[in-house]
Amino acid sequence: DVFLHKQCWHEHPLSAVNLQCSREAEVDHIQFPNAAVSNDQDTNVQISHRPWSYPPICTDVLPSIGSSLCIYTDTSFSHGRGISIFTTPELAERVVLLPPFQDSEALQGINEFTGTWITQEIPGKGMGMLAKRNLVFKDKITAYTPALLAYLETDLSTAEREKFFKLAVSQLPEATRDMYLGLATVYGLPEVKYQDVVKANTFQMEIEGHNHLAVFPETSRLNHACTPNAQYYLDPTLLTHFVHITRPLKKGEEITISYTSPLDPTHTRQQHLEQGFHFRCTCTRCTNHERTDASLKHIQGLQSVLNDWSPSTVGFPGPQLAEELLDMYRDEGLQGFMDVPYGFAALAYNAGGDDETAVEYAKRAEELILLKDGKWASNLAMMKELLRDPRGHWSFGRRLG
Ligand SMILES: C[S@@+](CC[C@H](N)C(=O)[O-])C[C@H]1O[C@@H](n2cnc3c(N)ncnc32)[C@H](O)[C@@H]1O
Repeated sequence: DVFLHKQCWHEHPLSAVNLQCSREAEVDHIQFPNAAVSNDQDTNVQISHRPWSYPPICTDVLPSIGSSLCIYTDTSFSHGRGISIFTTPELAERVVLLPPFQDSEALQGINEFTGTWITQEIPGKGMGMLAKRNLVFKDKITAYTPALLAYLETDLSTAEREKFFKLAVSQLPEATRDMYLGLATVYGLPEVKYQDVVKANTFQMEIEGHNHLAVFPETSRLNHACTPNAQYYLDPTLLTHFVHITRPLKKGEEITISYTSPLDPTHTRQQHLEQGFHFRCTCTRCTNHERTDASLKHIQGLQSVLNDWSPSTVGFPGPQLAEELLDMYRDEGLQGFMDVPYGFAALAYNAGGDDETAVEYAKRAEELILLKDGKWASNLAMMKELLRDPRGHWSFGRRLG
């Protein structure tokens, strides 16, 4: 079932921190370059350099991790933007080997204003991000590194975690610290302010298989829509969160992402938004929930039919059903998730022996996967395989009688 949307939501069991997470495809692919390293005699670990501006302050050893967590702040990171990382000493040594710490060119075009957006108060939503000019498919909106990156643990008490988050943020350069402190909160309780900002604004970034919470201050102004016009992915090697446009929009229109899977039934979407972010979504998809949920059921039905490759589907009108699926995604305002129906269309056309149309759809699927899941996505490898040799692909002519 390779094309079906991946669940992208986790809940933090203890501190009521909800994660607007990266998708499976974006994580567990972190790769560390083979940087030249020297042996540090004192700690007996491999260290290339220590960029940390402050001596790390650490917790006790946390039982579930088997390590302490320490605050590593680099105030000169990315031309003085700074970054604070609350993680294990072992992971900190690995993070330092990543390109943003090693190569002055690695963050070119990142942490720079793209000129595509402005922020403004939006009635009923707090601040939001609006298009500064007309925008089209693939326009880059934001590309930023986090101000705070914190290991996702459940050992610390809320009060202890707050102390460490506060210290991590207070060590950042003033401009970055002020941006963090100006972000939206969910509870509005001063005693848990630093975690409250995390709750309202976090994404999940995986570092060597370990989940970390990441707060990207500029990107945080993007509000939610169940018909989003932008998509995001995280690049763990660049420690960067990217947002691109997936549907054209006019100057002044609000740029939105989805905080929850827009392919989930309305009740599930609303539950996530209410529990995670304490707001009730009043978009037309949520308001017309009966129509929306019927469409979603129909989408699921079409997808499972198209995903049936048993011999009984020979002679089956795959392309026609794939076109119907594409129309349904468009009607639902889910252009940013159309890599799925494009992928089905590519396979359906190829199965009917029309490799030219199959290639067209595979290219569109590929473009969207890159905006939505990044270059690590397994669906991308599948589309590339089809594009390399459509006629040699397993799907070619598969449903011809
Ligand atoms: C990541 S922040 C988005 C930016 C935020 N509006 C601000 O003022 O900084 C998430 C918070 O924005 C608000 N929000 C986001 N999308 C919304 C929507 N569609 N309707 C109402 N409030 C929304 C909620 O309060 C949510 O907890």
